[in-house]
Amino acid sequence: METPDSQSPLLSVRGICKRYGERVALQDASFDLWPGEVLAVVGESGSGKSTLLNAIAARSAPDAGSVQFCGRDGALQDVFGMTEAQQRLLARTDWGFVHQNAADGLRMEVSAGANVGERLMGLGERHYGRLRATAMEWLQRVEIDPARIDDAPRTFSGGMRQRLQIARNLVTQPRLVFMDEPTSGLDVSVQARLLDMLRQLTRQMQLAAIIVTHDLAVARLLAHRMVVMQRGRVVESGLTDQVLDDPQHPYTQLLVSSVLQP
Ligand SMILES: Nc1ncnc2c1ncn2[C@@H]1O[C@H](COP(=O)(O)OP(=O)(O)OP(=O)(O)O)[C@@H](O)[C@H]1O
Repeated sequence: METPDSQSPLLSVRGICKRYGERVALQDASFDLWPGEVLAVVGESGSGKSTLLNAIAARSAPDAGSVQFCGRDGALQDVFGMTEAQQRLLARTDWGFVHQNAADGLRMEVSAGANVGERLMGLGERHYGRLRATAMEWLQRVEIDPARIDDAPRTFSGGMRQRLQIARNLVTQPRLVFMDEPTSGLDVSVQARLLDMLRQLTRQMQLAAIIVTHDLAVARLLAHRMVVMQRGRVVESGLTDQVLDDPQHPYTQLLVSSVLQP
């Protein structure tokens, strides 16, 4: 897979540190993300992947570090320097966040259509017919029967819920989506279908994404580049195929070889 060309990073992450009491969860994590690029963050359980994602997405404040986001006007925005209201606006317009557990990212008791339409309403769309038509269109795009538009997601299967969560996030045409283990916990065949869909959507929409996964196969399939984390540090980063085919750091070598063993 080729990395998309662009002049300046969409997101620059520098020196992120986070402690929980005495425990250091993140130490000096830095990387750039380019427009339209999919970046996988991999590492074993407890290596700090989710902490990093939540810090970058301004969902929990780090102890140190900075995140700069390049807005649609080309101006760099200092994410941690924003007010909470500005961060919330960014989170529901140019950014999306797909949770591992779809119930954390959906409103389980309201209809699928309302779940998809909510972010559009947040941007000022009030026309019922247009909201419903867009919700229908997005249900189709994520392969949910539009006849289910008035059903609540609690009546959906795990795979459908996850696809609905994706539609809810993508309806505002964000430029960056954060995903925390978006396919884990699903059956293998459901996972494969979801991965295929994510791959198509990220390409069609030229969407940049940061995907936390412990599954190197997910990284291989979706990501242009990857960063490998061990005990809160980024120990290796590079093009996905290069890192997986020729890992340089002993920890990455161990991760790759443990997957290859029968
Ligand atoms: N709220 C919290 N309070 C205290 N310690 C935490 C908290 N959240 C995470 N940690 C600790 O921070 C470290 C990094 O956790 P994190 O959840 O980021 O890892 P991870 O790589 O995402 O793991 P997993 O793949 O299991 O989700 C771990 O040692 C974890 O125990």
